[in-house]
Amino acid sequence: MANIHFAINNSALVPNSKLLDNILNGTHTLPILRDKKGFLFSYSVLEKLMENEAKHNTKTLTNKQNRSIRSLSNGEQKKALLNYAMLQKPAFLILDSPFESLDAASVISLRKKLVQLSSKIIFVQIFNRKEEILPVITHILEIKNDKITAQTPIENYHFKTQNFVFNGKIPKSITTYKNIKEPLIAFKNVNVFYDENQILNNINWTIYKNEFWQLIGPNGSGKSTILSMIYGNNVKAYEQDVYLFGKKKGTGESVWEIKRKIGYFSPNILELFHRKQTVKQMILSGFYDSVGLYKTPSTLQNTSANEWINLLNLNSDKNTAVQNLPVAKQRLVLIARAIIKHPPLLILDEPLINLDEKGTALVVALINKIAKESNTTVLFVSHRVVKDIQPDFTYKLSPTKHGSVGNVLPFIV
Ligand SMILES: Nc1ncnc2c1ncn2[C@@H]1O[C@H](COP(=O)(O)OP(=O)(O)OP(=O)(O)O)[C@@H](O)[C@H]1O
Repeated sequence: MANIHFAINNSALVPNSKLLDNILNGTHTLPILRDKKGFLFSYSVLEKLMENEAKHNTKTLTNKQNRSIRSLSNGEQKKALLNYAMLQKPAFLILDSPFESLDAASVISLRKKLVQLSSKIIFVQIFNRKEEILPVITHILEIKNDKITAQTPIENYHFKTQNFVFNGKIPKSITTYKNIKEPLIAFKNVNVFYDENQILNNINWTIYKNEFWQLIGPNGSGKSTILSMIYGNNVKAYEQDVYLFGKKKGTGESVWEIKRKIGYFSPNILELFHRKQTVKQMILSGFYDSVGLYKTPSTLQNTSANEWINLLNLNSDKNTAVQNLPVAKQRLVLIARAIIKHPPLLILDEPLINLDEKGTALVVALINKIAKESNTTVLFVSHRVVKDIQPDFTYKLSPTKHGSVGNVLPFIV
């Protein structure tokens, strides 16, 4: 007999929701899962297992392989977690955004595996976008105040489609950058190896002022490696012809000087902030590139932060801790933090991960707006094609046996 399977819209969950814990420990109103053993298939569980592996030098998830779980691609990590989960013989699996950060090929492979398992186990899938929902899902769980209030057969569930526009212009720059040399970034015949594995194969890529680029490539194709050569301290950059703001990396400018000219966003950035920051403090900290606000901002800086808050419709959240906001609003705030100084280069590393359709529409609208209305060069990085993003160019990484090759596509893919 076909199983019943459930899905929950991630946007129905409150910040710091306890719902998934409660489903696991039996504090819920779903009779079919009562007194049954569950397993949480989530990024946070994967992260904990990886930490334990690293700490105790064990191989819980990859006991048949020699490689540590950290060195595997996102797709391989999720497969390993699924195998591990099934060994625990649970009666149900909570799949918390299982396809997030996976490229198309890894999504297909994981979907197939889950569909195969669906006759043996009950799923509770947390989804962000309608197209992620597994074909075997039969009911959507309605949530109110962190509790399950109803089960709607999926054919009766009303999915909302979203479009969004921010009213008003983005606030003007109050920071000046002198003598920014072009090209902003140049990779010349760049080859990167980790041990004997070639990761990047002869990368040639030049980025100029005021361009809007999308960097796209499947899991493990080398996107993070490229970003770490630009923004981070990846030693591979010093061995290669990588030029930032007209200078060869490693010949003069310190990492700090380079970072001053770059605004950076990654979904993980919030984890660096150990103390709670209000929306306004967080946006203002972008002027100082600091993790927290330790200086008294000028009147001009205060005005600029207020203008961003206004544009993003966050007035009523101004004094709320960013950590307590829904994830889409957190993204808006962190992107505003990264752009507030109007740096020559803005790097947005996977800003759409874990967002539902409404959240995606909000963040996409903001990114397109920044690219259009500012003189900042935008580098948007994504493992999947995002249909509404409007870059001028796409740099696509395609894996081969000898590392990824790169191609410039002069159109949206
Ligand atoms: N420090 C390292 N040591 C060994 N291998 C590494 C190291 N860093 C990255 N790799 C390998 O390099 C390849 C490219 O990884 P990278 O993280 O740059 O890809 P990505 O495109 O960002 O992937 P994802 O979309 O999964 O984040 C992967 O096969 C990865 O396992």
